[in-house]
Amino acid sequence: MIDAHGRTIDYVRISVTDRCNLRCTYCMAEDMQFLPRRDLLTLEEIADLARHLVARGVRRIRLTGGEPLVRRGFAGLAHMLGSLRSEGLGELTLTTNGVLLPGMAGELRRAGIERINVSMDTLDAEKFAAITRGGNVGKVIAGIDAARAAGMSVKINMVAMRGVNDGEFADMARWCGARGCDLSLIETMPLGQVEGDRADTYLPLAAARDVLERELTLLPSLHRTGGPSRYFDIAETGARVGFITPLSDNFCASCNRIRIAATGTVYGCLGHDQKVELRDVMRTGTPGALDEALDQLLGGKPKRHDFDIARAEPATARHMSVTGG
Ligand SMILES: Nc1nc2c(ncn2[C@@H]2O[C@H](COP(=O)(O)OP(=O)(O)OP(=O)(O)O)[C@@H](O)[C@H]2O)c(=O)[nH]1
Ligand SMILES: C[S@@+](CC[C@H](N)C(=O)[O-])C[C@H]1O[C@@H](n2cnc3c(N)ncnc32)[C@H](O)[C@@H]1O
Ligand code: SF4
Ligand code: SF4
Repeated sequence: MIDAHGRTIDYVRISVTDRCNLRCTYCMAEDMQFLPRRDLLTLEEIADLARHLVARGVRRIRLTGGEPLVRRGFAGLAHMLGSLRSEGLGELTLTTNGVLLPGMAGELRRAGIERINVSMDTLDAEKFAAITRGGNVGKVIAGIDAARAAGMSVKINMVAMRGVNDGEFADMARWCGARGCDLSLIETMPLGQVEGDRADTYLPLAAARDVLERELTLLPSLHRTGGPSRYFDIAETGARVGFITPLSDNFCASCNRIRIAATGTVYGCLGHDQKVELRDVMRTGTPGALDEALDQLLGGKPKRHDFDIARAEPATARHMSVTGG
């Protein structure tokens, strides 16, 4: 699939639910209106859509949410998607808050998920509870350990927040290194209305890199995933740190992805509302109609986001939890 700007789209992020067992302050408002279950694609429909996309050249699928592991039957979906490797899928990955991994990691690894990203913004139990509005960091750590024990590669996602976790970057990098995990630092993006002003905690990652380099040696790395992180090897730990810089160093020129919400709405860009509804097309249309809908999306895919952290209004009213990042 090629978009209107000549970019090859071979990476699809699929959100399987907008619900979550945490309420991170930068992602969700305290009170969220979740979708009624009847509006969701069934797991079989998600698998059918994924098969169609693989036939159209998609090589990477990332499962996300909300919290993907709270969707009933998730492991079964992972098995259905894992089997698409024989049809050309290169990689099936997962982004999760990790809380439910202890009971599921082994099954997910058997389904073919070899690499996961687990979100953990701090190692401090009190701070974690505050950021997630009630989460228990011990459960996340148990989830990370379960994933490592099941043989998965784990990368930790840490949203960098000034005045919140900016004193912990080096400690987190060392903690990750000791567990054989990479780390991605992420700039806060203005999506969806939340309590408080994201501009107050926004931290451009050049500042985070400076802080890290006071204690650790960062060596430029050629390592790349399908995602936007730019990596450095950390000489002292043997693991990597990546920087995801949508605001301070835009990476849209190399965009390779689209995202599907749990309802079957497909979005051309994380930062825009441009979308096409696939659910009814799948239920009542022909495969040709599905291709037409996808082509319409690709034809209108925005060139780039226009996030502006200083603006009071977010770039879109849609919360990050609708598309899963
Ligand atoms: N602006 C923007 N941010 C993205 C995009 N893809 C992922 N992100 C952000 O990157 C952060 C990490 O997302 P993950 O779900 O862990 O995925 P990833 O880091 O791209 O995944 P890999 O590189 O495959 O490990 C989240 O905050 C996402 O919102 C994108 O296309 N545009
Ligand atoms: C929306 S979550 C969905 C998957 C899962 N619940 C998790 O937290 O990993 C995906 C990623 O988006 C990140 N995220 C959420 N809101 C964000 C925001 N406003 N800006 C930047 N990243 C955000 C999270 O930290 C997480 O790493
Ligand atoms: S970032 Fe993930 S864990 Fe946190 S509220 Fe959003 S969906 Fe839930
Ligand atoms: S912000 Fe939009 S155009 Fe830019 S990389 Fe993300 S999805 Fe692609």
